[in-house]
Amino acid sequence: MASNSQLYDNIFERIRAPLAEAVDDALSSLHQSSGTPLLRLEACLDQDHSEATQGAQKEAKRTTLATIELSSFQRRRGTAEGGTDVEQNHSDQETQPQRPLSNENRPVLKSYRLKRRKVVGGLRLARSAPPTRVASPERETSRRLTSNFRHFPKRNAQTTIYKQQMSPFERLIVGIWEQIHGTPELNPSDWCYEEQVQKLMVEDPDLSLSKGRATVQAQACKDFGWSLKELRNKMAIWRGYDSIREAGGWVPLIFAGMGLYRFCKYRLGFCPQNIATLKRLRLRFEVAADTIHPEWRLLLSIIGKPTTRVYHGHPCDWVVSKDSQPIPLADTYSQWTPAFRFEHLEESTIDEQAWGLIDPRTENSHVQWTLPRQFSCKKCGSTQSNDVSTNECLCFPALFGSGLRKPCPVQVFRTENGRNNGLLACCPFERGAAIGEFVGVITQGIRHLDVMQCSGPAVTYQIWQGHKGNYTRFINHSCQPNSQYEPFLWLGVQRHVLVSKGILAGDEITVDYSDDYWNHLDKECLCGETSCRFKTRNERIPGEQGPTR
Ligand SMILES: C[S@@+](CC[C@H](N)C(=O)[O-])C[C@H]1O[C@@H](n2cnc3c(N)ncnc32)[C@H](O)[C@@H]1O
Repeated sequence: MASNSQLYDNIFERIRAPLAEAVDDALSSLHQSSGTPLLRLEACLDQDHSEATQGAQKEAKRTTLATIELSSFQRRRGTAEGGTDVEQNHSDQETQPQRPLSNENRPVLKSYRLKRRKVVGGLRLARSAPPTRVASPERETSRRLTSNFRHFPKRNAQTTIYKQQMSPFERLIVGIWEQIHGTPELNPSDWCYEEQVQKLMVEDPDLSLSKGRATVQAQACKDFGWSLKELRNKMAIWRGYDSIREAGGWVPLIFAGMGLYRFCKYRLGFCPQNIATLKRLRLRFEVAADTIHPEWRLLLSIIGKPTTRVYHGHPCDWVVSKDSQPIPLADTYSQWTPAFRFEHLEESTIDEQAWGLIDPRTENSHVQWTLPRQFSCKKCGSTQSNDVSTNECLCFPALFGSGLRKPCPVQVFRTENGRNNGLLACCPFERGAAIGEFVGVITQGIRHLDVMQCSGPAVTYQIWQGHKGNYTRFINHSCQPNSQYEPFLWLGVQRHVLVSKGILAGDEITVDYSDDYWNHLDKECLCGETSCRFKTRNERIPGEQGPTR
């Protein structure tokens, strides 16, 4: 029913203007005293366009739709412009005497032509007059049934707006319904693509596989009522989604950005190498999704898939690797520390045994400030504040002054050359971007353990990450590092910010631990750089300082 009324609305819309013009012109050429002008609307359904049969078809299908007295139309138009619904005055038509259309009436029709969009309702077909009043010879003799033209739902001038008001999801659903009702029957059970191709190739052994496929695709388009482009787009999207899920699991489909549809539709980068990369990333995606968005798997219940979370805890509680399953962080230290535990910190904590209530990172750590203080950045000179609305310092917006901090896109991974764990970049970090802050326990007096030695604004102190800290704890040394630590004062407190020198997604994040670090260590550097400064440790003369930069 809905599609019929749409069809009628469309037909009505298309004939409105030409009809108005034709009537207008005809009335202009009519003599004043020619009596009551009647407008008879006829239509014919032409099933066959061939010239030979056209005349006959028209005769056979001709239908009288309505007969309209134009004098009554003129009378009702006046009312409509006065603001009353035209249809409400329909009863007048039968009681009032019919008047010939005078010249003074005609400009109203002209004005319709010029301003037809403004006139409410425009030229409407009047409810057809009772057959006794305006006799149609054909109707009397032929007794043909006609469709109930009078009871069309009125055309809604807002049809297009209604469409625009639909949400994308509503449009998707309506589109699906339209397709279901609009396309010819799909019977894939009788239609097996590869079978059809094989059949064709058996019939014609000279036919190449690609030609066979093209022929079957063309046939499919005909059967299913799609254009070749439509079919190819659909095939690409189906195949694309399927390949991504098969290689990368559900996470890429659920967390994919807007590019997924385009990626599948245009088959951007669907090569075996990329599919292999997706396969390798599968479990890494799951670790991140499970630990950052613990509820994500519940979405899978919609499609009846298991929803049990696999990876619990903090994102850095799991060590990922290229070819094997993620392993719990603690297991990767058990050979040195059997009950290894690592506490993940957002902010450094002060070791009170070492510093009491003093924060050695501040300028005047022993001064008790009672009044609120204003801080300006030593790098850019702008006002610093934790309040987003008043902060002006944008030196490291991902870490300071921007309000909400997002989880850093990094993962702890298992190195393959004996350095135990390392830190991987999941996304690129452009040169100058902050990766994170070196967070740990603010202490002093640590010896023989990996520790950051800091020169604060007033005193020296140490930051130790052995059992407490953040992801920077897992960053290895390289003699050609792709990041470096920079001291930065935020609200008068010294921080050590890890700044990228330009890092690609998938790169290991490295820093230079400094010559001082290596010179006090009897260890070989395994950074693997050709310019490595500390790889031949045992050839060095005892007491000699390592090469300096
Ligand atoms: C701050 S931790 C870095 C994370 C460490 N790989 C882990 O698994 O915990 C520093 C330790 O990593 C190892 N390391 C880091 N960089 C190295 C390198 N270039 N060569 C050899 N060992 C390295 C050393 O054992 C060093 O004591």
